[in-house]
Amino acid sequence: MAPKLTREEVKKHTAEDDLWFIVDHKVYDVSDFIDAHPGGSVVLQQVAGTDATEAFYNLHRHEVLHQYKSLCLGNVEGEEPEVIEQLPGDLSQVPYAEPLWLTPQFRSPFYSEKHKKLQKAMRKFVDEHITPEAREKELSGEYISQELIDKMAEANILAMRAGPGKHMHGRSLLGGAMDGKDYDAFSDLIISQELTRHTSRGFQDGNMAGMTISLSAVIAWANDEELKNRVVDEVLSGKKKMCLAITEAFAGSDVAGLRTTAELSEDGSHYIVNGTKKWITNGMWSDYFVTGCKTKKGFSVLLIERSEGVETKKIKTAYSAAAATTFVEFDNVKVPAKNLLGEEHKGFVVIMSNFNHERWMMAAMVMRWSRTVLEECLKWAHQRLVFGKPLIAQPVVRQKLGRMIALVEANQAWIEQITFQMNGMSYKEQAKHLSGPIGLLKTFSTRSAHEIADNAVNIFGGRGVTQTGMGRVVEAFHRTYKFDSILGGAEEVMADLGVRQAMRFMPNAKL
Ligand code: HEM
Repeated sequence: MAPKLTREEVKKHTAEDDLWFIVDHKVYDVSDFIDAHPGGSVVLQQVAGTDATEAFYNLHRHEVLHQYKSLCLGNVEGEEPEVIEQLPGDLSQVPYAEPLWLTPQFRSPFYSEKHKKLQKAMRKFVDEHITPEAREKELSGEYISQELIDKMAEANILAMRAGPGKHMHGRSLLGGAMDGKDYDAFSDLIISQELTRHTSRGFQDGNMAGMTISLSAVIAWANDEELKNRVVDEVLSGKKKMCLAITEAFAGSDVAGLRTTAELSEDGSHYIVNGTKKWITNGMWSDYFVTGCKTKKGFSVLLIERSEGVETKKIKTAYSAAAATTFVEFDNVKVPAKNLLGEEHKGFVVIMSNFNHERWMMAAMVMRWSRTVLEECLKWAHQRLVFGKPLIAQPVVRQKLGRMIALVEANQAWIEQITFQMNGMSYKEQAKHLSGPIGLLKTFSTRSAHEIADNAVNIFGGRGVTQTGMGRVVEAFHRTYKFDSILGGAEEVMADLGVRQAMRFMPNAKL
């Protein structure tokens, strides 16, 4: 008969080949594990027969116990575990780990019950389907699977990522969590923020980010209805993929300096495109490229289908290859004239208005990831013991946490204000009134991320620069937050845009 799992019984199992200890009121038999334990066998022998809870949480994430749950014999008799089990879809109970509107004791004027339902369904989907693949692909550098794309298409997540609009009508979202016609800017904010919670930044871009920032231009600016409907259908059903191809080795934020050319044929039936594009997210697997080109009298945007003369090569960056950052070459590529988006030579407005949603989304995502990093820091400061007390007992650590909380909350409050304006404005009005505030918000969110990453690494110490174990999230954030401060427009350019936009509305006021 198996012995009863009492604390007295645990004390008897201290031999190398018969080694038990307790973690969070559960008994673990690690006799067959000590040689495989990544932290070595000696440390386990040191805690044999004891309650090793404090030592365990000083060094491991709770998830480790899930990975090795086969070592668990059961609860200590008459005792119940105290550490909270986070199930797929659950909200975090850590203070400030969720935006205020998801914190039970607070209220918000911006979100309805429909939004809450959408958030819950999306979190569950991310926890169950996206996070496991994101973690795996972030490490291997492989691209997103067609299986996951198909699941997201079926749940209409691909459609939601293109933002609110007519393409959402008639769709049932996440198995009935929301009707597509109710999908508004706040729903978009929810989806964008929930999507970052797997914290794998390379995979985050690999997860159809190219589509998110390019399909919107087709929806808003395609001149040919048949072409538009076909591309929207193919892309939102996950059958075809697309990306935005603007930046070049010659010019990044300086869109006017681009050198890719598009020459209209004499009969006006097609363009011939020549040039290169650099840092194109998802380019490796894209079937369509929304491409910025120089035309005779200005700048134009073309929807280019992968065809003869289009070549793609992978670029190595600081985050994982799962993002498929690409160098694209167009060598005499023939593009039908009907693939022009917006007006010829007036592509600037196409790109600039499209940037709004991209930049707003990037800000939404980086501030949500910053919040997750804050949660990691709060948990770590609470459980890590130094100089005989928890890290949180040090005033200097509380100062850092206080600053991080202020930054995260300020960002969220600002984006909610802007999102509220988006809900009531046409695409054109948004371009006029919101590109400045969105540019400033993006700069603020990435400057905040800079400070948060810096503080988080100091709080985590060596683990903050270690890719596995406790510091995993903080290390990844510190290595990759910079992407957001550059992609979609560099911080300085964004700040400049914000001020220049404001000056357009400046009255002749004097001191
Ligand atoms: C069932 C119980 C345990 C399991 C399944 C386990 C598993 C692991 C794993 C997977 C790691 C790799 C790092 C990570 O991913 O977090 C690790 C590291 C480590 N473990 Fe354990 N462990 C257990 C209990 C313990 C206990 C009780 C101690 C100490 C008293 C301990 C000491 C260590 C140390 C010192 C490291 C290295 C930590 C580092 O590099 O920061 N482990 N353990």
